Amino acid sequence: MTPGWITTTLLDNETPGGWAVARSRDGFLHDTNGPLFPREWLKRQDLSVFAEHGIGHLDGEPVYLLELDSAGEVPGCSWQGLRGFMLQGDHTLYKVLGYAAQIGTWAREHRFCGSCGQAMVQVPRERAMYCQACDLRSYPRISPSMIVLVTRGDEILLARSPRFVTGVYSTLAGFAEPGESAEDCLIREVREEVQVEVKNIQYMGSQCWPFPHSMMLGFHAEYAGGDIVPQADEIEDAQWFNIHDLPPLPASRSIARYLIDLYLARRLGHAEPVLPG
Ligand SMILES: NC(=O)c1ccc[n+]([C@@H]2O[C@H](COP(=O)([O-])OP(=O)(O)OC[C@H]3O[C@@H](n4cnc5c(N)ncnc54)[C@H](O)[C@@H]3O)[C@@H](O)[C@H]2O)c1
Ligand SMILES: [Mg+2]
Ligand SMILES: [Zn+2]
Repeated sequence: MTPGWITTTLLDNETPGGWAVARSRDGFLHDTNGPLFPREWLKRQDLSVFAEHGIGHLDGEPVYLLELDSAGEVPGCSWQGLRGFMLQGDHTLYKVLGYAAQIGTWAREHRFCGSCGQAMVQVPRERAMYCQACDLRSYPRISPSMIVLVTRGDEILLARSPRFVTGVYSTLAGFAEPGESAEDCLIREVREEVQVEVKNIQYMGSQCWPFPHSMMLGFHAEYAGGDIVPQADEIEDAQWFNIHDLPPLPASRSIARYLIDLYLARRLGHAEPVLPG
C-alpha cells in the first residue's frame, strides 16, 4: 500500500468497493466522519448521480467521485463548499476534494466537442475527452495565475477586492493572458491593479487553487516606482503596510498568506513557513 493521495488516470466503474465523495452545486456531502463514504453505501442513497469518475487512491484504496444533478437529502449528512474544506480539516482530504471538483467540472463541461458539437468519449487510460468526428482531444483546464507580494523594506503592498471578507487585505493576483510569460503577467497585473512598477522578481512556489481551476505561481517583487492608484471596480483599497502593523490577512493555507508570512519570517529572522501544496 502506498500511503497518502495519488491521482489515477482512470478506474473501472464496474469494479465495486472503495471510497466515494459526492458533489453537487452545494458542495461536498459530509457527516461527522468527513466527506469520504463507503462507495457502495453512498450509491444506495437516494441521490441523482449524473456521472461517476474514478479519481485516485487514498492510502491504497480507490476513490470515486459521484457527480450529482442536485443536492439530495442523506440522513445525518450535510453539504459544504470546497472553500470550507480548504479553511479547516485534513489537508489531504481537501486535496482529494479539490481534484474531484476539477475533474467533475471539466468532465461536465466537455461532454460535447467545442469544435464540431458532437458527443465526446473518454480516452482509455488517459484523463482526456475525445471527439471521433474531428480528432480533437480536451484535457482538464488549468489557468495559470500570478500572485505577488510587492515589498519596500519594512513595508508590503496589500490590497482588497470588493469580493473579500470585510477588512482583509491580500497580495495582488491575476490570470496569465495568451502571449505572456509569468513575469510579463506579473508586471502587467501590478500596473493594472495599483499602477506601481516592480523589479527583482523572485519565484517562491506554487499552489493548486481549484476555484475553479487556477494554478497559482507565487512571487516576491521589490517596489521600483510609482504611487498607488487602485484600479476602479477591481481594487477597493490598496496600501503600504508596515510589517509590524498589518491588517487582517488571508486564510493561513493560501499561497497569499504564505508569501506574506515568508517575507515576515525572512525580515524578522524567524523560522520560515511551509507552503501547503
Ligand atoms: N490561493 C491564493 O492565495 C489566492 C489569492 C488571491 C487570488 N487567488 C486566485 O487567483 C486567481 C486570479 O486572481 P484575480 O481574481 O485577482 O484575477 P484577475 O485580476 O485576473 O481578475 C479577475 C477577472 O479575470 C477574468 N477571468 C476569470 N477567469 C479567467 C481565466 N481563467 N483567464 C483569464 N481571465 C479570467 C474575469 O474577468 C475576472 O473578473 C483567482 O482564481 C483567485 O481566486 C488565489
Ligand atoms: Mg486580480
Ligand atoms: Zn469535434
